[in-house]
Amino acid sequence: MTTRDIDESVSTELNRLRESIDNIDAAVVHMLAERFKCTQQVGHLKAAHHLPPADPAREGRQIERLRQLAESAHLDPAFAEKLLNFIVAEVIRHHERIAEESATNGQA
Ligand SMILES: O=C(O)C(=O)C[C@]1(C(=O)O)C=C[C@@H](O)C=C1
Repeated sequence: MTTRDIDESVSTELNRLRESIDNIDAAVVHMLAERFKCTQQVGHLKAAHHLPPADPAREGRQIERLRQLAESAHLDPAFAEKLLNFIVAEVIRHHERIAEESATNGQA
């Protein structure tokens, strides 16, 4: 096997792995888009009923559950918690904007 053959087999393997990574990234984006569709509806429901954008008790339960799922999937639980917090912070910003718009326009 020449150096060029080794390089080719490495780049073939790298490309194969990157195709899977691209598929997984696409799935993550689609799943996040679906999650945000749900949370937008929650935002409108909360605004219509004057409920606060954030629910720390619910977040506590979600974090506990995700940490356990992460552990059984051999994923760092601290990473799973940070990821959820990052997503939820964005959702809360959306909820706040919906509540502001609803207060201004009188609709949720
Ligand atoms: O379940 C809710 O009450 C939501 O608003 C959704 C959500 C989430 O993104 O999962 C966002 C904000 C809350 O603090 C808790 C959870």
